[in-house]
Amino acid sequence: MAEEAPLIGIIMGSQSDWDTMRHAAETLDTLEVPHETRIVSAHRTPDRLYDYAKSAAERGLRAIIAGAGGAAHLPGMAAAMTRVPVLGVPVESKALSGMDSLLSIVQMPAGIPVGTLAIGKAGAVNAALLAAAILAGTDAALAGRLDAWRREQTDKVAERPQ
Ligand SMILES: Nc1c(C(=O)O)ncn1[C@@H]1O[C@H](COP(=O)(O)O)[C@@H](O)[C@H]1O
Repeated sequence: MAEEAPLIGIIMGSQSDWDTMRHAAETLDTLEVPHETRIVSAHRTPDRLYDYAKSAAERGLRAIIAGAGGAAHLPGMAAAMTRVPVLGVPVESKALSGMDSLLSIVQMPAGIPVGTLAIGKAGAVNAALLAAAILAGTDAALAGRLDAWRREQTDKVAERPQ
C-alpha cells in the first residue's frame, strides 16, 4: 500500500536533536497523523532549508514542527519562507540549558509568527498535539483519536499519591 502523503513536517537542525524531536514523531504516530522527518539547518544546509520551506505548501504540509538548539534560527527562517504554520521547539542546549534556544525562537518580530513550545521533550510532544489539534478541526476521525488520547491521559492520573 502506498504511504500517505505527509501532513506535518518535523524538521530539526541536527541529528543531535532527534532524541528530543522523536517525541513529536512518536506522538504523531500514536495519533496516526502522516508526517515526515528531516534534518534541515539554516546555518549548515541553507539551500536545503530554502527548498524545504518553499515547497512545503504545495506539497500539502499543514504545519511544520521545527526543533533547534542554541542559536536556533531554523524555526524563524522556515516561517519567513512559507505560510504553513511553524511550531518551534527549543531543544535543550548543553551550555545554557535551552534558554538560548527558547529566546532565539520565541521573540519573533511582528509579522512572521512562530508558535513557540516549551523547552525539550514536553515541547516536542505538545507541538505534535497542537499540530494534530489544528488538523482535527477538519478531520472528525482525528478529533476522535485526540479526544481518546486525552481521556487515556486523564485515566492514568491516580486520585491519591501512592
Ligand atoms: N540551531 C541550529 C541550526 C539552525 O537554527 O539552523 N542548525 C543547527 N542548530 C543547532 O545546533 C545544535 C548543535 O548541533 P550539533 O550537535 O550538530 O553540534 C543543535 O541543537 C542544532 O539544532
